[in-house]
Amino acid sequence: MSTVIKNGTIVTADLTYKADVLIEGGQIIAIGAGLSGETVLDATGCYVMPGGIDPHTHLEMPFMGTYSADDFESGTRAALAGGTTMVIDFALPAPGEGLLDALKVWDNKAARAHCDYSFHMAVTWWGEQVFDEMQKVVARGITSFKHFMAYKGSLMVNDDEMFASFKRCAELGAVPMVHAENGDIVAEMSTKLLAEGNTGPEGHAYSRPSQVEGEATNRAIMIADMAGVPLYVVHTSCEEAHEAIRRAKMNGKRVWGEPLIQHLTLDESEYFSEDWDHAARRVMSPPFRNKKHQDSLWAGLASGTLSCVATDHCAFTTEQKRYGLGDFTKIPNGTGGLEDRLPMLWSEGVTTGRLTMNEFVAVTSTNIAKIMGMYPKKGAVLVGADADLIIWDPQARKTISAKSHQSASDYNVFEGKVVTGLPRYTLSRGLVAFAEGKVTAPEGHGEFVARTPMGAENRALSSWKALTAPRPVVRAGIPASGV
Ligand SMILES: NC(=O)NCCC(=O)O
Ligand SMILES: [Zn+2]
Ligand SMILES: [Zn+2]
Repeated sequence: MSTVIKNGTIVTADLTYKADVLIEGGQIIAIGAGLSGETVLDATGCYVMPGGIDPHTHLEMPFMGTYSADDFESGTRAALAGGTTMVIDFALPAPGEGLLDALKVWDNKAARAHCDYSFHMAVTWWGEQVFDEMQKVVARGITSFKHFMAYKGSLMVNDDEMFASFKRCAELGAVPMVHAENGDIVAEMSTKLLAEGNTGPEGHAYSRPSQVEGEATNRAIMIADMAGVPLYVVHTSCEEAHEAIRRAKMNGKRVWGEPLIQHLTLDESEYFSEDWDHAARRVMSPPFRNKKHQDSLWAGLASGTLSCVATDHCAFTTEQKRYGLGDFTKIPNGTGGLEDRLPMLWSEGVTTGRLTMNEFVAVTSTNIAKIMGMYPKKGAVLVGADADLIIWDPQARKTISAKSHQSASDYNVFEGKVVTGLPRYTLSRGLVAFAEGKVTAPEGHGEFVARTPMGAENRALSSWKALTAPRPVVRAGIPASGV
């Protein structure tokens, strides 16, 4: 059964051109003029782009005494409705739990996915078992390991643990990732703020100033450099963190920064709302920032010093957020965005001229597929690539609302935003997965995507490390052993 997309303009990370796309067996089999197939999808007036890849989601995540409200069913349904055809979720072992045991739990959860998925593995503690199992995790095609530098007392790892894990990543060709906030300082500031009567959601923002993120980002970059491994920094939200990434890149380090659509488009004023629910619903880490930081993130995307746009989709209901009434440290951290990432980025990025269409594709799909070891299977419009595609109508408009969204959450942090640019069709491995406002891919359609370990970047770094490794100076008449 073949499908042809006709009359559209293909937009990739580097090219824009008119051509038809022919799909069979879930893959693109031809690109060119005058193609025909059994099913015809009309893309008149539309752009044909690689489906979005969200590299950062937390679906059905156990966190802060509860579970995030969207599971793989509702979360991936939301993804497809917004033009995202793949998510990478975080498998999260409880401290002391084995990585492979955690993976079994995530395999079960993900069986309900409507779209393709992969996992990152979180390193929440350190020991021989973790060291050994990291290899088995990589052999399963999970080639990235996340480290929380915050959430002291639960998920946080210390520098020595991070250094050990980064070195292991270097050996395995895996990408270490960090949630970069100084967890010790956040904990101390939170205690002080609570003692001074700052108990509301705004206390969350006060407890996590941009300095805690800038410091941790720089520390993680230096630790990665000493371990001889690239680094992926999740939810980069501020100029200080961006500056550290920029500087590292200018010094030849391979570091990637990932702003979230929330940080790009929503600001800290949300926390000062007199409506407690409104403010608490927006509590996430790092918190929303001011315009100076937002401008820095946009500039980073345009200039290439920041590489990917994600959501960190970790939705909670209002009822869950109310666990933190009277104590902001108990408000579950996280916001949603899976359905809204692409329309919001298009509206506030492409239609405003901050990003080109090609940059849009790069930061929502292609760069992510490359960094995460699955290009060109994903993130490409090329013969042989999976037909994960969006037929994007740049004129289509809607007002974002919790009344019509797919998420299980009872609110939407983008409520009331008018977006221009929406998918007319979303295709997942050739299947029409979203059309005419409805998700049509069945539950369980999603498949696990095994990823390959880092090739070029890790090899380049290890060659450079070997070349510049400490070695004794050979001196005539002085034995190397010192005897
Ligand atoms: N970001 C956030 O507040 N919640 C999800 C967990 C994390 O990524 O830190
Ligand atoms: Zn995080
Ligand atoms: Zn996260």
